[in-house]
Amino acid sequence: MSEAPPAGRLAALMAWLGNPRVYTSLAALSLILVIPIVVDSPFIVHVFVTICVFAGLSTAWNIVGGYAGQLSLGHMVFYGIGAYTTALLIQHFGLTPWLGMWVGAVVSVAVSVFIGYPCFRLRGPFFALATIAFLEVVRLLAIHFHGFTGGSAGLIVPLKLGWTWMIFQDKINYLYIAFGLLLLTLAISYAIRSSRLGYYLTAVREREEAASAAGISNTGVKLKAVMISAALTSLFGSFHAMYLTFLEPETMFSLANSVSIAMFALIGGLGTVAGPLLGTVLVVPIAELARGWLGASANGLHGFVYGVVLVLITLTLPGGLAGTFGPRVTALIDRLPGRRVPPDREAPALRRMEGTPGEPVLETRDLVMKFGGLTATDHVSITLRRGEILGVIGPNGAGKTTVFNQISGFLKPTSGTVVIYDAEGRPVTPARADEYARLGVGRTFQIVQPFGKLTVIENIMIGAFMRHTSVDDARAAALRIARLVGLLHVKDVEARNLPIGDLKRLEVARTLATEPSILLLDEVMAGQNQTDTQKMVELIRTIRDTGVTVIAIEHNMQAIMSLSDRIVVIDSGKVIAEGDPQEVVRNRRVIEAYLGEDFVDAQGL
Ligand SMILES: Nc1ncnc2c1ncn2[C@@H]1O[C@H](COP(=O)(O)OP(=O)(O)OP(=O)(O)O)[C@@H](O)[C@H]1O
Repeated sequence: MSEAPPAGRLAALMAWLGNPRVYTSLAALSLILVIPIVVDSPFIVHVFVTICVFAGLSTAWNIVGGYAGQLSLGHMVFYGIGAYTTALLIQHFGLTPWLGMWVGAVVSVAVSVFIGYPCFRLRGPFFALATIAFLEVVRLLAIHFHGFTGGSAGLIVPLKLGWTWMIFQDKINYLYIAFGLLLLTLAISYAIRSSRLGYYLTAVREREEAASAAGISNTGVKLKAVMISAALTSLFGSFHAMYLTFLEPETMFSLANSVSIAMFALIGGLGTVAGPLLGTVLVVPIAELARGWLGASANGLHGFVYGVVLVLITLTLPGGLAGTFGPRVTALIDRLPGRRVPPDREAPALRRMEGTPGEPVLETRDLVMKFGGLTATDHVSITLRRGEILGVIGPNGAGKTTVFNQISGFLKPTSGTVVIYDAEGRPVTPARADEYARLGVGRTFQIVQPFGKLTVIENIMIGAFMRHTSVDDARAAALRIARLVGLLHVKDVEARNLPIGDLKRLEVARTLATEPSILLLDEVMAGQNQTDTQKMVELIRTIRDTGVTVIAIEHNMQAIMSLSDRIVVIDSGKVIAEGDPQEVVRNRRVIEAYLGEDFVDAQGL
């Protein structure tokens, strides 16, 4: 890409600054700097430095706890690592903290991968407990290796004054640095929120299975989030060590502070950019002022203040401050002069799939799936050919969805193999569901799996991100698909508010947005009325006409018979018939499976 000329860049910057959301945010943020400068009291400067540090820590935590929905309660481990690394590098190597803090960040990132990789396989409270356990282990190590860390007695940062050593007599300098770090953290948090990674984190937080079907590696995106979060947390730890000039394991690896930063985000609005800052601004000054006025007699009072505010907010404003008031405030700000909404751009027609019609694109070889004593699929061997629509029918509980789960990587067969032929015709057996998706196997779920808090268009974008990294391109592709499936009129409605018919279409839309070469449809006509069923049949034909191969499970016999080129019938986990629709409906075993032996005998079939 060619670089924009300086005049062009200046114009773009001015346009950005002219956006009311940008200039009001910058004006509000600047108060954090302006108030203490105007008041000019060391105590007020201290309060604002504390606000910057905790707002930054909470914003960094929110990337993991809010965006990715992973309740880490041991996050101060990265703060402590940053603090100790920086202090020890000054003490032993005379390295300036400006460099030491980046070394600390690198160490924290490494530790975050070490902790995150095993912990992200745990769910809910187990994940939270594991993060606390890691925090405790590192705290005990810091106490144990006292020769190195100073142990419980603590470590004093060498007191060398000046910008090189980040130690000042005038406290206002600390505020400049803390404010700069806060701006950096907010900018990164905002960039993540409005990028592909942000959408992916939301998808993973809401529904891991649907995220995998959209080609997202759940562990991969969570690891990215924790690595960024750890680095930022560590930078604040390094800075705070220079500010406090004294480190001891109890405060550097503090569980109470880990809980506090999570609480600030919860109060301000979990998963929002401004929430952690708002939560901190609301709570920290009350606690700090009470401590300042009441002195030693108020020890522990801050915990009480945090608790009271948290209870009040969760009872009255479940979405936190930003979650509850954010949309209204944003609507007001948007009325200020300067806002320009970019026009919707729609991507051109669907991509045509290449390849020779009729060649195998997917094969299952003797698929067996056992659930305890139950054999759900019993030596199922199917070949799917390029460009066809293959219907899969069978009575309830026959094993159809289990076959789908195996050919999309959601279940590992007990025995047998699934082979996909890639773009070059090579046979491949991917290991995970997201790899199947990236190889071109797109699937819908029988029980719809929408990302409820995202709008229709954002749901489709989650699929589109697999082929488009930029938000604008993904949105254009999603708009094109929304029009194709008939969801354009509800594009800005949150998915949780859609009726079942639209949800079924959304399932197809999100999958279609991944541009699959093989499309697995699991009962997409269930719950649809006659007109919608007809529309779905036409849609599936249109999709096939772009070269996509379709395999569809369906109970609506009329629809699947008219749609399919070939039908496979499964009963009690076995393939009992295969052929063109007319042949299959006359098959004795098929009639027997659906209507029973007595019916077959009575009809003399
Ligand atoms: N994860 C699981 N654990 C245990 N049993 C399962 C699991 N998944 C499916 N089964 C069982 O395997 C059998 C086949 O189920 P499956 O959902 O594949 O049938 P189906 O043909 O898709 O049925 P339907 O048409 O009602 O959706 C059923 O008896 C079901 O209860």
